[in-house]
Amino acid sequence: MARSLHVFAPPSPSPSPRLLRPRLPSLPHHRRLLHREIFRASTSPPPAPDLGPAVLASDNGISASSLAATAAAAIDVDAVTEAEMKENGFRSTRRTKLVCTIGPATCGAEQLEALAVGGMNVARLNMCHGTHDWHRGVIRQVRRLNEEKGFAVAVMMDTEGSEIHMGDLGGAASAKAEDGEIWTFSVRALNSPLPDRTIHANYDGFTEDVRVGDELLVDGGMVRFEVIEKIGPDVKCRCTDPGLLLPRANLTFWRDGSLVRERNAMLPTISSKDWLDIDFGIAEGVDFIAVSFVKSAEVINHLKSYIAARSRDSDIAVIAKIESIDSLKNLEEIIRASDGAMVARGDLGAQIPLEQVPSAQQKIVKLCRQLNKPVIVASQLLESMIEYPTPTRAEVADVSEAVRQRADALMLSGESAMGQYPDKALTVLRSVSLRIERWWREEKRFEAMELPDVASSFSDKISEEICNSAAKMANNLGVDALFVYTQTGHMTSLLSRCRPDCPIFAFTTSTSVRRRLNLQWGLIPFRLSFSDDMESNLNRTFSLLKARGMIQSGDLVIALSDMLQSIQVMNVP
Ligand SMILES: Nc1ncnc2c1ncn2[C@@H]1O[C@H](COP(=O)(O)OP(=O)(O)OP(=O)(O)O)[C@@H](O)[C@H]1O
Ligand SMILES: CC(=O)C(=O)O
Ligand SMILES: [K+]
Ligand SMILES: [Mg+2]
Repeated sequence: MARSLHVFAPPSPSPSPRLLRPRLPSLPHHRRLLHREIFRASTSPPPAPDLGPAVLASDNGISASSLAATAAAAIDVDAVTEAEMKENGFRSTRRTKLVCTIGPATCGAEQLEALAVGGMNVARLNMCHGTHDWHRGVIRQVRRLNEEKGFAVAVMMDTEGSEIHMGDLGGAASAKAEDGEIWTFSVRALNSPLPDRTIHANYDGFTEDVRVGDELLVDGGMVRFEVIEKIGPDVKCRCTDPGLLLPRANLTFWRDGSLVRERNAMLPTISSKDWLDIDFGIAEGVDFIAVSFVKSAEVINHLKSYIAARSRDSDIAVIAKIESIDSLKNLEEIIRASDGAMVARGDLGAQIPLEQVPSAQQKIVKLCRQLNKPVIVASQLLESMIEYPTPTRAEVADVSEAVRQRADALMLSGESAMGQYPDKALTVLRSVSLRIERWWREEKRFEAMELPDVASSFSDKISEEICNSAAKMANNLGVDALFVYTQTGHMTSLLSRCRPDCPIFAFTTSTSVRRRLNLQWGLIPFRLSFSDDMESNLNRTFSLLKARGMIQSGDLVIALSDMLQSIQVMNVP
């Protein structure tokens, strides 16, 4: 069937039979513009506003170090966001944030840069794959691009967890299992090359846990086997649903229509290998650690105190991945304990019936927002784009639904890690987000969700009331932007939680807080040094932003401050 979708970037030439589909127009103009703007933003200093002692240098004869000092003393904003703001006006900046899993298709400097230019806010590294050297290379490359090109891409490490999975197929990229074939799943340490039709299972208790007659699902059902015989460390299985086996694919087994949770349910959430990975992540200064297969709040609390002890002033945020039956059971306490959550639909769909995944997603997204935690919707958003340059209608509808639910972020998995069209997949997420968000503005569809109190102190309660009121005022008055000055980022997330109808300019003194705010809905994070004199902060910010063409005289702004717990409504002078 021919597929086409006109809003997206064009497919690259390919000999596939799908070429019957109509050709799309060439590279959209805005994409080229974006490149040019970024080039400018990253290679020349911003026009110097007539403000502050460090911005007096003239255009000629400035040394690189004084330029850097100028930028540091002035204001830092992600070069991509700045370019988007200049191009489309800041009112239509994208509210939904984008996470890309980095893998062999995207680990090079050029590919990472292309993703950053395409709107990647967070780069995710899955510790199920790759060596520490490989991950270190990617993290450092991302940091280098941030410094050299003015991006603000944050890094998320995702733990392997104690899931049961297959080995790496002895180096083969994949293996085909045909209907009726007999395969052996073994807990033996196998040497490569592996014997024919033999797969290693990483969990020692595997052979004891499974029973003859059980159904074995690879990757939640991409391939199915029936257990026919157990012989010592080997389990013989007959393939009942043929398909492609991929290295380290996830394994679950089912009995009488439900997931079997024997001793594998007792496996630790954070394995000894995960602790080594976490030490590595702390040492490399990742911004987020996403914990796979969380079962209870306890493990989140444990990890958070470990991080606090290991790195005193660390800003590493802990994200709970909701992908198991236990995590659904203990959902509220897990989310309360975490700094955010991920709806990890891949494994979730292997643990609960598929038709329950959408309602679970909706419930998790809503609860996270109520509890003031950012939430990522992940897995198979654009699965077909691993192979094809355009998405299916169903995928576009799924992405739209996640945006419509006002999730903080959308994530690419295999599409960006090992797919053929990582940039195009990212473009689809970006275009669909922008389209739905524009539709809200056109239709004046404000979100008035009942938001429960989350404050734990009277001071927090004041901040919360200020944010709720400010968001409501912003919608009712039709203001152009909310400005929030924050040390910790707390008040910015309270504001983001209200999902107001205008962008939120978040000013923070800390580079790491700025990167972390990248995951939250509607926030445009800036790094800026400021004092507790709001009058002077505002004047300074207005001049800096005006000089860079990001706001104009007359724009209506509501300004909030964390430190002063203040709220002001004013026109940009
Ligand atoms: N660092 C990497 N090296 C090689 N391949 C990778 C890497 N990261 C991801 N991939 C490939 O991309 C696919 C999808 O990646 P992703 O990390 O989203 O897997 P997942 O199975 O959805 O996540 P999880 O393992 O956390 O459940 C993987 O199955 C793997 O083939
Ligand atoms: C992202 C992930 O871990 C999952 O979907 O299973
Ligand atoms: K993982
Ligand atoms: Mg998973």
